[in-house]
Amino acid sequence: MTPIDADADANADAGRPAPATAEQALDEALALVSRAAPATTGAPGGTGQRSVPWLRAREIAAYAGSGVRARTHRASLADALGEVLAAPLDALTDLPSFDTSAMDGWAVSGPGPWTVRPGSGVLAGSDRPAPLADGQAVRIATGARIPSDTTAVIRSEHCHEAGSQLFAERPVSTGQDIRPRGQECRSGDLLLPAGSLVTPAVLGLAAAAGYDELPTRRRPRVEILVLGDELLTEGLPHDGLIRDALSPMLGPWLTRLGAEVTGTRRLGDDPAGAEALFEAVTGSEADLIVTTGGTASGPVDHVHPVLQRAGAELLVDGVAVRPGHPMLLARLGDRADGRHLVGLPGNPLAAVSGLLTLADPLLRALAGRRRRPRYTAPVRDDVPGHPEDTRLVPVLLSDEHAVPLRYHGPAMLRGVAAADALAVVPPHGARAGQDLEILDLPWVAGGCFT
Ligand SMILES: Nc1nc2c(c(=O)[nH]1)N[C@H]1C(S)=C(S)[C@@H](COP(=O)(O)OP(=O)(O)OC[C@H]3O[C@@H](n4cnc5c(N)ncnc54)[C@H](O)[C@@H]3O)O[C@H]1N2
Ligand code: MOO
Repeated sequence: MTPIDADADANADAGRPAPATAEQALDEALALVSRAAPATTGAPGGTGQRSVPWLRAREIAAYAGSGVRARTHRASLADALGEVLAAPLDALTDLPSFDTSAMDGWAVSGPGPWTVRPGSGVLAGSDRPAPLADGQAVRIATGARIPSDTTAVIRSEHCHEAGSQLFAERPVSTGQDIRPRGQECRSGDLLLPAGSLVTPAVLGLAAAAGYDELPTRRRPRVEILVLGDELLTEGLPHDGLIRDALSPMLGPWLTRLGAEVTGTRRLGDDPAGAEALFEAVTGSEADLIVTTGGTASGPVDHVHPVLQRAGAELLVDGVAVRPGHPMLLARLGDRADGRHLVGLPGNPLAAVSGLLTLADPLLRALAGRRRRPRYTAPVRDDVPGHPEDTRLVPVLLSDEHAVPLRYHGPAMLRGVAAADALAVVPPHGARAGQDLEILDLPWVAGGCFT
């Protein structure tokens, strides 16, 4: 009988054999989306005069978030995961908090051979054991308290008993296999500075150091407003209507970027929709409103007029990037108040571009998180460029290369759904082997713990 491998089963369901190796799995994924990509030069039309360079747009977004007054709270360890420490993490205890055996074996006092103390040994979690007399040995478990006057711990495999005597089989040095109290830290020692991301490892350290809750910055609250009359929430597209691809995608994506998503609402292109947008812009409790659609200059594109009416300050109004060039960032209150709006274009891959270009650096700064180190990878194939603008192109990452994927048009999600990252292609394109900056998708690396 052969056990059923869940992955193989899933592939069998699809009528295909399971890939034998990771390399083969990569090839299969590539086969779906990376055959000789047709040359793409971005959407027609030049970048508007207001567009800022792509890198500058990211810097503006990060700066906008950095001046905001932090909202802090005390979170249980479980809730603190993925947040940022609002205060330094100081040890509340010595670690270890008592002298501890590092091994299962024998605690001995003085030179051997030793007389075995009758009775049961010392176990982890047991209270203070009786002191050892000179020449005595007692059985001890890893993590147990060291009896006072112990000079060493001998591992069980390095000694033997004969009658009531214990004999070492190799030289014994004073203090061996004893973890002294305070070896890792003393009570009050700084373990981590304020601003550290609370990772699973930090939760473990905080628990060991005596914490039940942690002072952290709250996650930025994000409200999502999806604009458009043409959007269906279920079933197949029909009669000129299409499925809303952004509502299912943006909430989880923004959560992965460290946000607390307070809700997703759909607004129509009619005056009532514009009014609801105005009310959100002026009255939402969220730190960040993310809109989709309506950023261009079509007859029912409300975002600019509403921002103008609300007296919002446009920090970014168009970015020299394809797809996504109509994306925008506005400040809704004063700088310290920190309410912002990111307007994502309606085309789904353009919206992804706006998430990575504006929402990611803004949210990172609002959450108090450090910038991710930037990195490059050599691209496997030539990648056509836009004459003036940066391009963001979905790629799969192999051990050697970033492999550009097909189906990277502004209205397509097929490429990015198969991708690990987006590669940043400079104006005029890149040659095979050229190093390109890589923007990891948040679930691939460095994502938030949510
Ligand atoms: N005269 C110009 N027209 C357009 C320009 C331009 O520079 N001059 N830019 C084009 C580019 S590039 C983009 S991107 C779009 C941006 O448009 P909007 O942000 O105003 O978005 P919409 O017009 O509402 O929608 C664009 C497109 O995306 C579809 N869409 C919208 N929301 C969703 C959704 N939730 N799920 C799936 N698809 C969605 C919508 O049906 C449209 O097809 O403007 C160009 N026009
Ligand atoms: O460049 Mo638009 O932003 O085509 O999708």
